[in-house]
Amino acid sequence: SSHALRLWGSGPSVWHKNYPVAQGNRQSPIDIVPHQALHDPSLGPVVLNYDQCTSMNITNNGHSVVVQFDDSDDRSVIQGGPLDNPYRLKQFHFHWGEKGCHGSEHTVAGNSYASELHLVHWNAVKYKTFGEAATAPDGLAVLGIFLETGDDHRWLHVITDALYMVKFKVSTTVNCFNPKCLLPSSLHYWTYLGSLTTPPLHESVIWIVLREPIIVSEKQLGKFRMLLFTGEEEDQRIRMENNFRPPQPLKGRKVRSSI
Ligand SMILES: NS(=O)(=O)c1cc(F)ccc1F
Ligand SMILES: [Zn+2]
Repeated sequence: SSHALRLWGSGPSVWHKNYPVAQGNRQSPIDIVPHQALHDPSLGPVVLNYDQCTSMNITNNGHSVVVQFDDSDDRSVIQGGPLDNPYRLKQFHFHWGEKGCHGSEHTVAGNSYASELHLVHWNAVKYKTFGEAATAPDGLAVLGIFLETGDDHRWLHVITDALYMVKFKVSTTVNCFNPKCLLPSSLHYWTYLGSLTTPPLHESVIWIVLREPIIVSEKQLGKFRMLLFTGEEEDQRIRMENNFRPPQPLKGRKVRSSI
């Protein structure tokens, strides 16, 4: 929408003009340096209890493709790890580049992955709505999963085969998609306090980034790149790619590892 484009301007380097928190002390993403992460033995495993049928629709919202969930109860939650409460699954979405060598938001020792999946959850124990949680320091928990190119991912097809239906900024139904099928085999993670990576950049996210990437094919990734930022009615056809924010200053934060 032109409103968002005006506020978001020409990208991350100008966001601070409309969103001064962009230069805050807990901004995301960051570069994760494994050897500098603190192994914290008190960090338990992350537990994902996702119900089979809470997915609702897939939407091209003009800056990513988002699968929304019914978050009216605690059927699909993440808990454990660094979290004091269960956090309700609200949506998941992706960030990607125009080529395989860039696209993830977090980097690991300076290395980018081709894409990054974000599973967004909110603290429905302490806050009444997602909107309220999104402005609270412990309001959101986002599980980040890196995507690396290689063989076909058999379950990601459910999403990538639906993308042609949301080429423009529209929405279509997706029923009974359980994102548990998008997890890697190991749930070892890094965790730190950060923010949303797109405006309004609220500093409300407990980040849990999995160390092990999932493998998807170049063909599957290519289907993300044919999405458009623009709507069908607009004459320009701007391909949706490079929708990732670069790493932000750590500002003294500690990254802990479960590993
Ligand atoms: N990329 S993100 O997971 O930090 C994110 C999640 C939201 F729900 C809204 C905005 C965001 F930027
Ligand atoms: Zn994201």
